[in-house]
Amino acid sequence: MPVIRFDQACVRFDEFTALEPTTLELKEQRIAIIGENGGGKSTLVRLINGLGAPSSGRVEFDGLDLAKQAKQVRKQVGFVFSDPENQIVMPTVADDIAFSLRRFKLPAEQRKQRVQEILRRFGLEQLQDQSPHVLSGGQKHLLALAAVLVIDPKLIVADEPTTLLDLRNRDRLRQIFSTLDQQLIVVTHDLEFVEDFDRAICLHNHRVAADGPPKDVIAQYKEFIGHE
Ligand SMILES: Nc1ncnc2c1ncn2[C@@H]1O[C@H](COP(=O)(O)OP(=O)(O)OP(=O)(O)O)[C@@H](O)[C@H]1O
Repeated sequence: MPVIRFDQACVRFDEFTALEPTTLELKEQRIAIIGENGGGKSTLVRLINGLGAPSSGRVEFDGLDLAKQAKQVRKQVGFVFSDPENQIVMPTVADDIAFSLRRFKLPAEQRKQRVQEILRRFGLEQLQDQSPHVLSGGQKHLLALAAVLVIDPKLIVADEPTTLLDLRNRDRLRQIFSTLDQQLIVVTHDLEFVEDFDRAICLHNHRVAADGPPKDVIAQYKEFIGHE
């Protein structure tokens, strides 16, 4: 698994601190980031592929310093945003997935095969010639994930991937995630979804307030917010 290191990484917007100085080493396969709204979860994960920069401190992905080598890191890290609309770039579902492969000089036949394989895995074959913009919110989310997975990244970061999914697609996603060989970091409020992950980190008041096995961290999170 890749190793992600945060060394006193801190994010400030003027006087406001979105993430207090944070030191972490992430090397487990499946890691959940949970916690209150506005606690700093998205801010933290955006540092991993250089979408955000620390105001002070450092972040490294597998020995690569994000401040200097973000481009190299982005080739290895797939990021799925909470609003999948941001990721749609092509006129059809199949083309949108194929677009992710543009940097990999694959023969056309092989590219087509990879796209078909991933369409099948995500149950999107029937929709492949549709415009992505007519898909439902949940289907768009699956498409965004498919477009990330098709490049076979070393790490997948997903920011609230289950928010728009119905039960069937949530189960499908759970199943897909459980069969992935890659490292996975998921920001979520869906606590049940990450119960069996290898590690959970709870951000509270813009700092890591709990870190460990998901069951323990979820229990601590509930205590922080006074949830019965
Ligand atoms: N570009 C920005 N400028 C100013 N403040 C920002 C910016 N980005 C984030 N923030 C603030 O930083 C804080 C942390 O935001 P973040 O999106 O990381 O929270 P979160 O834990 O992901 O929340 P949620 O569960 O609601 O998605 C919030 O108060 C947010 O308003």
